[in-house]
Amino acid sequence: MTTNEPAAGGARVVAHPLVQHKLTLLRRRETTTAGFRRVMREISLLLAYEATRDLALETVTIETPLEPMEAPLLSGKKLCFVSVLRAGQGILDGMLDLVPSARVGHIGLFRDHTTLRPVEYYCKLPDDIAARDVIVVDPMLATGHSAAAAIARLKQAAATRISYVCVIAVPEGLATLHDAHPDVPVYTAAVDRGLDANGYIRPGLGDAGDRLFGTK
Ligand SMILES: O=P(O)(O)OC[C@H]1O[C@H](OP(=O)(O)OP(=O)(O)O)[C@H](O)[C@@H]1O
Ligand SMILES: O=c1cc[nH]c(=O)[nH]1
Ligand SMILES: [Mg+2]
Repeated sequence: MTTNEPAAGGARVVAHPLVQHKLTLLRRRETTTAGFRRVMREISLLLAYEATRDLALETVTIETPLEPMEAPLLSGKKLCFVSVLRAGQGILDGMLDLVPSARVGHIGLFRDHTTLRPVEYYCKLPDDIAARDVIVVDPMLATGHSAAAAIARLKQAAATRISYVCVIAVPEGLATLHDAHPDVPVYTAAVDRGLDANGYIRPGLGDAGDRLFGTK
C-alpha cells in the first residue's frame, strides 16, 4: 500500500486503488445504508493497515513444526482504538477486524449546528491508555474541532502516542488539527475541496453518522 507525501496539514493520503474505489462507493448518493456500513468497514480495515505501519516489533523465539526460530511479534501493550461517537463506530468495526485484541475507548461528541463546535456527552477510556498506542477514528474531519477536542481529552488522560484516522478531510480542518496537535499524524483516504456554509464537506459523502445508522 502506498501513501502520497503528506498533504495540507501533514495528512497522509492513502492512495491505494482499493481505498479510492471504496471511497467512491461511500460517496455515491444511491449507496444504501447496508452498503455504506459494509464498505465503511472494508475501507477502515485498509486504513488501519496503513496507520499501524510503524508499530514496534520485538523478536521472540518460537518453534515451527520443523525447528526453532527468532520471529517478530508486536512489542509492548496492545493498541487502543478510540471511536468518536457516533460515526466513529463505522470505522471501529473494520479496525477490530484487523486487530481484534485492541482495547477500545469511546468519546461521544456532536457538533452544535449553529456554532459548529463539539459538545461532549460521553467519555470512557481504558485506565492504562498512557501505555498504549492510540488510534482515534472518525470518518469526517470537517472544521477539525471535534478531532482536536477528542485528542485534547486523550492527552488529559495521559495518552502520548496518538494518531488519527478519517475517511475524508478538508484543508481547513487539517490546519486546525495540526495547529492544536502537531504531534498527531493524520491518515485519510481523501482531502476534499472545503466546507460549505453549514460546515459540511464538499463534495464529501453527506452526514456519515446518518448514512451509517439510517437517521436524518
Ligand atoms: O470537524 P468537525 O467540524 O468537528 O466535524 C466532524 C464531526 O462531525 C460528525 O459528527 P456529528 O456531529 O455529525 O455526530 P454523529 O457522529 O453523532 O453524527 C463527524 O463524525 C465528526 O465527529
Ligand atoms: O460533511 C460532513 C461534515 C461533518 N460530519 C459529517 O458527517 N459530514
Ligand atoms: Mg453526524
